[in-house]
Amino acid sequence: MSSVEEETLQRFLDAAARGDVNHVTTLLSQVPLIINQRGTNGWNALMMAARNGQYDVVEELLKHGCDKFSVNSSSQTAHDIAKFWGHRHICNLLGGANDVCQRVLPGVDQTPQENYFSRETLERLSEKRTDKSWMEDKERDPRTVYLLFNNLSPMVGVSQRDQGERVETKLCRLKYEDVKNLLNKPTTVLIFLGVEKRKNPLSSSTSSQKEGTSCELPAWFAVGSDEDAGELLKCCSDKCCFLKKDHRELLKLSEDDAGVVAQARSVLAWHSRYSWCPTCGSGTRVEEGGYKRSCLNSECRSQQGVHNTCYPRVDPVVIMLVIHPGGNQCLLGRKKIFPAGMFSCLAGFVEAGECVEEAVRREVEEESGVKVGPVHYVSSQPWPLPSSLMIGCLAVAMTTSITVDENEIEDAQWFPRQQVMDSLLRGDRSKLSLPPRQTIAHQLIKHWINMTSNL
Ligand SMILES: NC(=O)C1=CN([C@@H]2O[C@H](COP(=O)(O)OP(=O)(O)OC[C@H]3O[C@@H](n4cnc5c(N)ncnc54)[C@H](OP(=O)(O)O)[C@@H]3O)[C@@H](O)[C@H]2O)C=CC1
Ligand SMILES: [Mg+2]
Ligand SMILES: [Mg+2]
Ligand SMILES: [Mg+2]
Ligand SMILES: [Zn+2]
Repeated sequence: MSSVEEETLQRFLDAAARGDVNHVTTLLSQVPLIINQRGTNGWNALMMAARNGQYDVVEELLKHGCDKFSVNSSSQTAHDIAKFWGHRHICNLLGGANDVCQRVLPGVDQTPQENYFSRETLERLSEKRTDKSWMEDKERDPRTVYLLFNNLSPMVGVSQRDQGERVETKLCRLKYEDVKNLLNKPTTVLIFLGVEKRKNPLSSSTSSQKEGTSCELPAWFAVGSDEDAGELLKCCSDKCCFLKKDHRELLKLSEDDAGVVAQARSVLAWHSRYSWCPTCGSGTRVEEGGYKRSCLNSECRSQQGVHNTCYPRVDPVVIMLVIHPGGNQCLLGRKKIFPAGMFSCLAGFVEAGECVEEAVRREVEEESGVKVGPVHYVSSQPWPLPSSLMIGCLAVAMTTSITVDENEIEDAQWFPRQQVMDSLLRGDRSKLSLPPRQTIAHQLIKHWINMTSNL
């Protein structure tokens, strides 16, 4: 950035902070790209306005389409900042809470909570999965996007951004011509992911007719192959590779790409584990755009009644931040495999015939010996490793003494709120380090800190 550009950005951020709407609008008309740019402290104009309670500026920036999910170096959105500093009217504006929601669900926190892997950029169009001729047309359509996976790792291109400062991992978008030979191979699995979402989902039926129906929008497919990675890379002419197996690599994708990968990887992982019928052991046939495997044995019990083994499986996992009865400490644990100094929320698989609240109470008691009372659901996160659905909760402890189950975790401790805040907001990891912002564990901890900020 040149010094003139830097100076303009600084003037823009200052105007946002002091509530000078006219100056903000003028600079936006001269340099539209400035809207999401961040200053040396990592804050953009929306964050500056949110910090200083500048309602009109926030409204103006939203009108110009600023990115309200952008985060500063402490992983705070403008909404988090407004909430922390007690500007409730700005929280409502950023949260998009409208009168209808307030009236229908009074008292419910309307904060939009978007977790990594949760963004839906495609419309799944599940009703089209059984329409064979539509599906075949889409497969051959030159506008169709194919994502290639080798042993569950997506093919990505690595591009330099921000004058070489930041490296972005981006999914390779292939065309029919690139993958058509691969599609003919018997071991290839093809999954229909959906079609691109209409630009304006709320447009009236007349204008949507002008835009065409959803069925005409470009389709996306995932292609799974376990063939030699080097051979598969030849499908793409750009510089690309398959992501390394380490799950942290998946956290480097953009929010949009992560959402698509969550869907594709989970379904592909199911195919790789369910090649044979789990009921009778016969071979299976892939149907419904990759969303069903039917048994080839006509006598098989899976042909009658409800048989969930034919559809991709999802494992529910509860993940909870347990709060001390005093209200000012939370319970965090660490597994042996965590990096040194890192603690996270306790978590565990929901067992058969168990509700979410009981799963929270059982897992907390098993792993830490702490007894839990009330449990409150906060938000959820698809976790495609291989196919969990993380159900995020806050829970109130009824007892405080800790007995660690050493088979599952290495340590569990009560952490004072101030220490958690120092790590989360000030980046002080000397006493405690927390999981990255892409995990729902991080988001639950942040949620608690925001809830209990002294407003
Ligand atoms: N996004 C996030 O923020 C976080 C995500 N997670 C994810 O949540 C998941 C569960 O957390 P974790 O604490 O390990 O769970 P648990 O505390 O339930 O312990 C896991 C162990 O339970 C056994 N188990 C019971 N049911 C199942 C099942 N349906 N599938 C697999 N294993 C089962 C396995 O034992 P055995 O191997 O001996 O058979 C497994 O090693 C993990 O996959 C983890 O990646 C966890 C924390 C944070
Ligand atoms: Mg457990
Ligand atoms: Mg556990
Ligand atoms: Mg368990
Ligand atoms: Zn069968």
